[in-house]
Amino acid sequence: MARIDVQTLSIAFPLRHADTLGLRQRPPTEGRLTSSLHGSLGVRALHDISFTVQAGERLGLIGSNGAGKTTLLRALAGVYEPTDGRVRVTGKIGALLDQTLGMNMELTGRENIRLRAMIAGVPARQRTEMEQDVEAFADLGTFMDLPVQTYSSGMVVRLAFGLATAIQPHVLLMDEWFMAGDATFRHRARNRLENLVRGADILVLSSHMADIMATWCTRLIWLEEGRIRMDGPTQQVLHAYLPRPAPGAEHG
Ligand SMILES: Nc1ncnc2c1ncn2[C@@H]1O[C@H](COP(=O)(O)OP(=O)(O)OP(=O)(O)O)[C@@H](O)[C@H]1O
Repeated sequence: MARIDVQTLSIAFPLRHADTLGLRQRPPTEGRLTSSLHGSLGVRALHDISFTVQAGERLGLIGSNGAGKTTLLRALAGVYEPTDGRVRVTGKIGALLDQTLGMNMELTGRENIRLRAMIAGVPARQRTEMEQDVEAFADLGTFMDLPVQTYSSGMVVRLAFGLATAIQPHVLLMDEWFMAGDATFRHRARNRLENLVRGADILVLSSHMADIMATWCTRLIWLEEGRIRMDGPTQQVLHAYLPRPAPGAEHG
């Protein structure tokens, strides 16, 4: 059964040039700065985060720029190691985070599909099916057999999206850029994404868009400066998070 268990998670990024930036003179715990990284100065991205997610839950992460949403998604995906605390994810993870995550730019589109299928342990008899599925979705024509580094950014997005949605995960981690793109792409991607979300036991989605959160999520965690400000049902958290119109503003 899929499950996410995060306990007292903290993540800090070391600041390698703190001296040149003149940061040594400032108090080590000022704002997001921390000195906990073996005595060196760092930026605290997440601090003392604890929560669990059960199968069936659709969790949204909201918060302003720099609140820690992407860092938390990457920690769940195993891209970042905790500085403190621990992250345990049970179930096969599908990560729709960075477009090029896990893609080799020197290989062709087709080689990348085969590589992804092998890494994900797709049985040999299903690999051709997966290759055809991603090829049809990405619609790259002859570029499918050219190195990915020759692609336009839109072509990379199509291949990345096709690849990331080709294997049904138990736990789906998704950054909002997967909802972006031009109207044609969104239309083509929509069904694929909806099927993937429907098939996953757990969804964790980061977005700034309240309407997306209201549509896709059953629960929201509101992050602020790397800490949990609020955790609860979507409507309750959105009500607290969204700015209210000033009194009388609606009358002009
Ligand atoms: N690789 C890094 N090195 C140093 N600091 C980082 C790094 N990645 C993130 N940070 C810092 O960690 C904090 C959290 O960043 P994060 O990208 O997780 O926020 P976010 O909520 O996703 O923001 P946004 O909505 O702008 O994408 C920020 O203060 C950011 O500057």
